[in-house]
Amino acid sequence: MFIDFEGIDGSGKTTLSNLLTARLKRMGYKVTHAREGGELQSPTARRIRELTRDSRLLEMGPRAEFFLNLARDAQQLEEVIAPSLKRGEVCITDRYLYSQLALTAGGRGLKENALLPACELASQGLWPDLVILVDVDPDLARLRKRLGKLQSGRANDTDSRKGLVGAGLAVRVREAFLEQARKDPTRWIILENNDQPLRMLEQRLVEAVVARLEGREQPVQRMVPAPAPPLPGVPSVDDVEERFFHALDGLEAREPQLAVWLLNGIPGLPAHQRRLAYAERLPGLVARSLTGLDDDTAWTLREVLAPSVPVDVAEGLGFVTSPRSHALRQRLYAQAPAAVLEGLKRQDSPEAWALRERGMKDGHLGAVLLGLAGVDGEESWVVREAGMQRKLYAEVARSLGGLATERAEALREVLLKHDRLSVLKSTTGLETPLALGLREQLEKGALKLVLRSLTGVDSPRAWEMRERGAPLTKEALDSVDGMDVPRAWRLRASSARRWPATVVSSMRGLPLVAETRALLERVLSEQGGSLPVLRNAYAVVAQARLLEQAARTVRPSVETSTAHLGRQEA
Ligand SMILES: Nc1ncnc2c1ncn2[C@@H]1O[C@H](COP(=O)(O)OP(=O)(O)OP(=O)(O)O)[C@@H](O)[C@H]1O
Ligand SMILES: Cc1cn([C@H]2C[C@H](O)[C@@H](COP(=O)(O)O)O2)c(=O)[nH]c1=O
Repeated sequence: MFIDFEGIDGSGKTTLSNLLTARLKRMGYKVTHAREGGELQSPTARRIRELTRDSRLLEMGPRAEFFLNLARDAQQLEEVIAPSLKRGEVCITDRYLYSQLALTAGGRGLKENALLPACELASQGLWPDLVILVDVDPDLARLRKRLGKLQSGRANDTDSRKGLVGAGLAVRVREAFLEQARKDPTRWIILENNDQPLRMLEQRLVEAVVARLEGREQPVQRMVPAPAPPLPGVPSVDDVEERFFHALDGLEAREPQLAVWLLNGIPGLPAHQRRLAYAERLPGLVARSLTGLDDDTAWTLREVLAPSVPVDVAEGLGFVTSPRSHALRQRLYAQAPAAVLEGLKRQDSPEAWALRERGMKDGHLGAVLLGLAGVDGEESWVVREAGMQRKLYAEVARSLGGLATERAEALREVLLKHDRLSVLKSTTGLETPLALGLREQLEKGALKLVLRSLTGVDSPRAWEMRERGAPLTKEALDSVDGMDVPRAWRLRASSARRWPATVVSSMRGLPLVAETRALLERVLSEQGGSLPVLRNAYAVVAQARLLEQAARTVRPSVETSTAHLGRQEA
């Protein structure tokens, strides 16, 4: 029997297909998993996969990509799947030709009918007996995937071609999978993976598969787990705090790591109470969740956690620049030099330079460069020169972040041939001639980065690009973070249905005036059942409350940064 797992990235295919394999083997079945532990068994298929993921190959068109993906599946079929089925085993795959149809038709927009004959050729007539579609909210899948990367030490992995397209691709691919399942209900089972513990899903899956293996009828196509009951009524700004923490506490029982991850950067007592409850069990995640917070409780927690998880504490400092942060960075340097040095962005103070000099002496030139973004003094150019001599092109490019000077532009020109994506990232917030040209060149292949590089840019060209990108992917909305101009509000309003969680998070840092409140109310009433929406809405409200509090207590002449406001609250 041939069983294939399909679903968007981060949906849980690898986890669940491996759990199923292990269970079936324990039950005495002979099983081959063609991608055991997430690794394709055929070396040829693995090489082809590397090619399709290579972020330098951004000009690869959808047809070339399709044929490469077909080649990968055809090779897996010949080398692994067909021989296993011939031996009479259960053969399990983690993606098959359905993925290529969903990506190329649903994701890239080619006509499915034109693709089918090529799929038939690649399949040699061998199609799965059972397809398990692991279906998940794309926002949740992305969060889980990012958390998984962090926990396996891959947080700094650079994006593959797939990652550069933007989050909208997953939404379109998911729709395409659901359509395939709808058209072929006897072959496809939908396993929803939004709010159930893995143990429970594994059990449902084993039962369904064993029923098939034993030739029993499959009663339903969609295995819908019973969701936890939400609070009654429609969510609103006034009860978003209660609803968010109700949903978060429900999640804590199943996925505590994700629950702590969702507290990232959220100020206020209820969030701190949860951090304290988890500080012993998940110290690293708790430390990271303090990103950007500058209140007394945050500092106490950092002090407590610093000896056991110094890297996470350093990462969780974000770009806080208060005197307390200098003192802590100096103490953390010995155990977490790279994280400390990378956290110095935009800091040109003597304390920051003292740390950088230590970093250079200790051989951390790459990390010093990464923490040099936004710094333009003569000393910074000496460091960049050293980076060029050592061929640290990506790091030098990132060190130019936010600089629009002629000198920075000239160095970007040199770096283009080495690493154009890092150069693109360094243009965030700028509208230099080089930034404009690069955005046009990369709009097709790296839409996510192009849109993010527009963050804060308020020019007609930037708005045209965002408006073109918004129907395709949510990063168009990321780029209006904190913007309070009419075109930003129009884009938010027209995208609220497609990208609700991102529309909401783009209002972070804005005061809770009539416009903010109205849009929050609208999204909450339409999509307030989604945890990412609730989380982002609460973050907006919690931060706006801090702003209001500060406006009441801080003298008008005092600068009101959000970091500063944290202290007022405490
Ligand atoms: N129900 C769940 N509860 C807790 N964690 C989950 C659940 N489902 C998936 N995860 C976690 O989500 C992350 C992504 O899962 P997994 O790698 O299995 O997805 P995938 O579909 O194979 O992704 P990709 O196609 O990108 O490889 C993993 O860290 C996994 O542990
Ligand atoms: C480049 C690219 C690929 N995909 C699809 C194509 C394949 O079906 C899978 C490969 O994923 P895996 O990491 O090997 O499981 O993903 C895509 O969806 N988007 C892309 O840009």
